[in-house]
Amino acid sequence: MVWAPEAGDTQLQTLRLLETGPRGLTETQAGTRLLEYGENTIPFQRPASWPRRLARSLRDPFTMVLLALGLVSAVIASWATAGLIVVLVVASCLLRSNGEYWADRSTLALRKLVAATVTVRRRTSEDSEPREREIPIDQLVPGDVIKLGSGDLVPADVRLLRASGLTVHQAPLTGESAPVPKLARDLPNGEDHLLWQGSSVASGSALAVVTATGAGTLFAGAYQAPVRRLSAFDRSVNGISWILIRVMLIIPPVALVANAVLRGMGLEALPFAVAVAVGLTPEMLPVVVTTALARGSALLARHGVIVKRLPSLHDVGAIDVLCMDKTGTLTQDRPVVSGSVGPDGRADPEVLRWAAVNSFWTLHLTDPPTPDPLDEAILESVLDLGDAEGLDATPFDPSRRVSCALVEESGRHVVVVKGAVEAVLERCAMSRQERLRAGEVAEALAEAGARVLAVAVAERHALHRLGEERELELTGFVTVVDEPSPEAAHALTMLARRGIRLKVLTGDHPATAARACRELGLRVEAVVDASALTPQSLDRATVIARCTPEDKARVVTALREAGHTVGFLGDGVNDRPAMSVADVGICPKGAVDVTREAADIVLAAKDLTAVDHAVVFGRRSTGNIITYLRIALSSNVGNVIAMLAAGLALPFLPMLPVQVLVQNLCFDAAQLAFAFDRADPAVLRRPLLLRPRGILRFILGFGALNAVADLVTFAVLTQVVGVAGESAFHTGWFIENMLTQAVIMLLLRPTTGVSRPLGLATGALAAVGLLLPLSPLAGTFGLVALPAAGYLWLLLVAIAYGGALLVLSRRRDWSRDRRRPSAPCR
Ligand SMILES: Nc1ncnc2c1ncn2[C@@H]1O[C@H](COP(=O)(O)OP(=O)(O)OP(=O)(O)O)[C@@H](O)[C@H]1O
Repeated sequence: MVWAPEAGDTQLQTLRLLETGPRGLTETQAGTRLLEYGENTIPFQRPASWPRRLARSLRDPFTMVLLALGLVSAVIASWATAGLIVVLVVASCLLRSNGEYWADRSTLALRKLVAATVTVRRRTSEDSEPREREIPIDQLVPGDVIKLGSGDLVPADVRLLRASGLTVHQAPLTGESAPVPKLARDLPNGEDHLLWQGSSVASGSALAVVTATGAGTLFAGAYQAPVRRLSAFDRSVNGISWILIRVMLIIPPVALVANAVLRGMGLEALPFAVAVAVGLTPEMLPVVVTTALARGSALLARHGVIVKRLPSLHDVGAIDVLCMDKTGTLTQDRPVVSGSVGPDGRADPEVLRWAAVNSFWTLHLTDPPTPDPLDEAILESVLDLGDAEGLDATPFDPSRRVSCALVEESGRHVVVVKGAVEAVLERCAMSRQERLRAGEVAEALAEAGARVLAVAVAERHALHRLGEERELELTGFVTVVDEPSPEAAHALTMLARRGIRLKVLTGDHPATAARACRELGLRVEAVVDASALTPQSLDRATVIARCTPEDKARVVTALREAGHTVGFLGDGVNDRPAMSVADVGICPKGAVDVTREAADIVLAAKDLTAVDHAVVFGRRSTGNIITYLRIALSSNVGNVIAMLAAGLALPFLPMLPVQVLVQNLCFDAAQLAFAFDRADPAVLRRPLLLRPRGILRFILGFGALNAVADLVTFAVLTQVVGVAGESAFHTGWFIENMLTQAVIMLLLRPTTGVSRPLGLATGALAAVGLLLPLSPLAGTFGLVALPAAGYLWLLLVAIAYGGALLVLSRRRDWSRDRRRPSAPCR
């Protein structure tokens, strides 16, 4: 057992207490510690156990209301009603927790494929040299020595041994959103040399020793469960649930009062009133939702798309604006230097040499080195760096947008700064005119399609240390080309055709970004600078350039506030803030750890056509959920209206409570088929959102039609067939309800194709309806055989109902619940 170090311990004391050294642990030591301390996972991130899931599904509001109704039935000794309600609750809870369990298990397996890794320094034996290798973060143990770079998640609580230019986001722990600088120095007070699990590296690099893992970390102790914002999907489902729950709570008292006033009945009408309220509940909603989304995610995984959170599958189908970064997402991120010019625009190889000096020393003096494709491209293009010796360096930081190196050359101490044009120009000592002229030169280079870096130098005295460098002298510009990604153009066309507006949010120059977008075939409506953004220009802009990471997040938030469902696609450390405020975050393969962690959907390849697959599967799953809700609720509402009306008109109850509940159980089982149904091709054309209002309008209309069919049955049974007695009436109505349920399930869908599960489910419903009254179980449920004419008439009513459904649904525009089309942008 190693001792936990304290914040005030020196580096040496910390290493001693942890029984380790800067060369890391041996593999044997690490293995023993893994057994002793367990895997480096946080308890709440493990999948919940079966009993816990079951308990959680009991907390569902529908289940609560059902249980309350069951309790009322038990109090008045209506045991059959209470018993059936318990069966309903148990069945739906078991199905739901089972569905969630498997959905979680499969997404966990998929998530492991994209799990973060860490570079650890270990030795094979005491005497051997340390080797650095990548291991999954759950294999880390206290005493391990690890390397951290820009974009890495801090995988455990660690103490810094070395750090350069290190800034860390520790918002999950402290709430501060700005990155905090960290130092490796020994400090008796303060915590600048400690990093905690849950934070992430914003810039710079570090070598650190692990002080605590798993449940022992500060993060695990301080947090019980991560708090997530409600997604578009959660809000919609909650909206629908609460409307239904209110109606369910109103029904029993209304039915009781009406029966008391009109028929002088007392509490004996309560079981019926309760059964009617139960009849309204879509108990299977959570089951259908989980199954439809889990099935969509499993199918999507075959196309190389991993959905980390199930509801985000709905949300990706609902997005109407997709924001994305440029470098690495739309371009290949394989930059090649194309030239270098002085401030006057004339070719000058010396500018490239200074840029390379900056790249070389920022790469070599940051420990561990932070490789950057731009720096590597610059270094590849220069053969002779001169005799500059590096003294200090701060790597590139997307918020400051510059990198700095301090070198000694020919006895002079020179600061070399390279970065985004405006960030470097504002640090230069130059007149307004000189600045304008230099800006024009850079603009012209960017318009030709190149990425432009500005380079500036300044001589400093021998004791100078790097800080916010000012008063620089502009050396010139380096131009770099980065070819568009070959699949991106096709993917963008597909997404635009699906009614999604595309916006590019980039840290790059407006002209470079606009040119890259045009090369990809994207119609650029407007190009706006992030600093000059207004609500109007935000709406029109296709390219928002010169964005800092915070600007990207600001744009996404503003678009959401304007009523859009916003997706964000990006791969860099500068994309993380935007990713975490978007409705859905998507990242391609190769994204940095922090961005991958914040993303809801991860593409297993770099090919953007996978985003289109995600949108298609998202819309399909949502389409199936909407169909389920429309049909289940239309028929439930229709039945409830008819039962309340018939209950008042008849001298006896129109259906026994047990019959209402058995019928409900059959409907529930059959409706599960919607989770596996085919989707209407039309739903794939526009963003599809689960909208409570649209669904409620639909169910009121078709629910009224269903009630009419029930009341016609009521009239046919009493007036035409002339059934005598309660049992025959109950049986007639029971059969009719089962038949009309099968009809509505087949016909009230936006598509004509019938999947096998749906065919089986509707066939089974009709068979149970027709055969149960003839079976030996008939007596148990108060059912009797009907005369042959009765069956004939009931079939006729079902056919007429089907005809009416067809006529009305043809006249309905199925696309009404889809989002209003936004202007296409290609
Ligand atoms: N390693 C680097 N050294 C110096 N300057 C850099 C470096 N990398 C990028 N820059 C400059 O900073 C600007 C902003 O970079 P940032 O990484 O925020 O965005 P980006 O890579 O241009 O685009 P995107 O946001 O689309 O990924 C770049 O356009 C470039 O001018």
